[in-house]
Amino acid sequence: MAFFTYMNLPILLALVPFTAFSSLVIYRLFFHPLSKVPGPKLAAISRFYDFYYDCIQGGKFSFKIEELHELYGPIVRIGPNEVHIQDPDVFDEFYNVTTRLDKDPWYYAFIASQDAGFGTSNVDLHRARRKAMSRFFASSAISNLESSSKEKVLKLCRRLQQMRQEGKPVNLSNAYRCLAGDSVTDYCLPKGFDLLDSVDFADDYNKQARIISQIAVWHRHIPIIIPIFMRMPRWFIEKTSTEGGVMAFDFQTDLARMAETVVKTEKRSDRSVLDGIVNSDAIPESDKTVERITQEARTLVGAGTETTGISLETITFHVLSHPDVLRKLKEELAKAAEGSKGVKDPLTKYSTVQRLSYLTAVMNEGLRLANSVSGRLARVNPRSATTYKSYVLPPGTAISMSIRDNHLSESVFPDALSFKPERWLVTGDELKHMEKCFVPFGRGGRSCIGKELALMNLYLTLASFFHEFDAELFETRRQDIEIEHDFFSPFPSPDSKGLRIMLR
Ligand code: HEM
Repeated sequence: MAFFTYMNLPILLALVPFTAFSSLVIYRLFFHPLSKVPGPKLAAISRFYDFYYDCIQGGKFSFKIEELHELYGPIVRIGPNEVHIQDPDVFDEFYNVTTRLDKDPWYYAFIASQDAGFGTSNVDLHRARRKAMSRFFASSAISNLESSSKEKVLKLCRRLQQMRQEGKPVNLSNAYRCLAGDSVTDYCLPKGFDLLDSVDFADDYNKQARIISQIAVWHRHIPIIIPIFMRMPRWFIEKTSTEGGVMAFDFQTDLARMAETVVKTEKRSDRSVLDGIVNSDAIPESDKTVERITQEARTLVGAGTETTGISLETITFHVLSHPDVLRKLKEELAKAAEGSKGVKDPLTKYSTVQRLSYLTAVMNEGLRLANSVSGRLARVNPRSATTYKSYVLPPGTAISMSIRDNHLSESVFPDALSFKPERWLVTGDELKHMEKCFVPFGRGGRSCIGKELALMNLYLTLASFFHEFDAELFETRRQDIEIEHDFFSPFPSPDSKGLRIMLR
């Protein structure tokens, strides 16, 4: 008998993981509290479903989720412990200041900055970390930044005027990212990047955003990728990686160096957001380490650059593709400039351009289509159960919604894929319903802290650009600026050369 058992030991040992795995599969499919939520069985069993679409296919899970909603309805189980809801009317129920949801730590691990304000999961810890920098992003602080924004917009215009004389096409995607990058780095870091000064509008630098974002999606599933990448010697990266990979590495190293300077400086100023965070009483000393401040730097620069760049490029593309819209916008801008006769650069005055109703409609419509945050906003309520329709989602369930779903909803925005600024020129309930579902900056306690800065940059840049220049698209199609891959930020096909224009 003992001999029989001994001979079968390897088989028995092999059976242990098999039995454990089968039990887990059976549990997740039939006994898990989410087992009644519709969705594909493979997604209910394992995160590999998500991994396949996001890593192997390259940022395609968001589109798969959209397909699943068409098949299963407004709520779908997209992971063993995660549901996705597509229902613009309930967005506010999940994303507000009172429900106190945490960010799902598994999902947000992609930024490798779970101690930055952006990446902090716990709602209370996040509140303190956000408070440490919120005074820098309040409306009053942003109005003090107006002259600095104006200076950057004028610098962009000067560069564009030179290029107009040369008669060469301009890569406006890069130019806009330089403007956005300079605005964020100048304000948040001890020293700005001065990207607008670079000869080719920092073409290589801008490419690294895509590489970092793609690596980040892998990091979510295999959370050692970014630390390994950052611990490698530079020569090794140079030998094994693309130019963009080396730039991504250098960029992260620079941010860490700046954070170290801020933390270790004895007589610190209060000029930059990073300095302000370290000076703040809202957080304990343990939150003022070089590592955590590096994470704040990384997320602030990451969150503020691509988003603003994508929004500017989307709005400009659509305006240039719609001659009627272009004409009306130019008329409104010319009238505003005429009305401020005697004022130098009148369209760089925020209070003037902010009031322009057609420009505002154009911006809303562009932000609706840009969906600069394309990833799902995954939240968890660890404290209590959540109800959606007839489903009770137990505490700890990851619940996510996507801004894209709100903005492309046909019931809220008929003919949703078309660019129609006029849809915003209505009043009453129709406008109220659109505004309720229009969430480019998210909503609630985790909404965009940089919203006011972003809006000021959008208004000033678009007003100056469209007033000053006559431009036409150069070899740019809609797919060159539109999402094909979701790496939390939207990216077009890798072949895209971005938004290119000829200036007249
Ligand atoms: C048009 C431009 C922008 C758009 C559309 C945008 C959109 C968003 C959205 C949707 C979120 C919520 C993300 C989530 O729930 O995971 C967010 C968060 C955030 N954004 Fe922005 N953003 C823009 C510009 C900026 C700028 C200029 C900054 C400034 C540095 C910034 C800094 C942040 C930060 C730090 C967070 C995290 C806030 C927190 O969790 O407390 N963003 N943004």
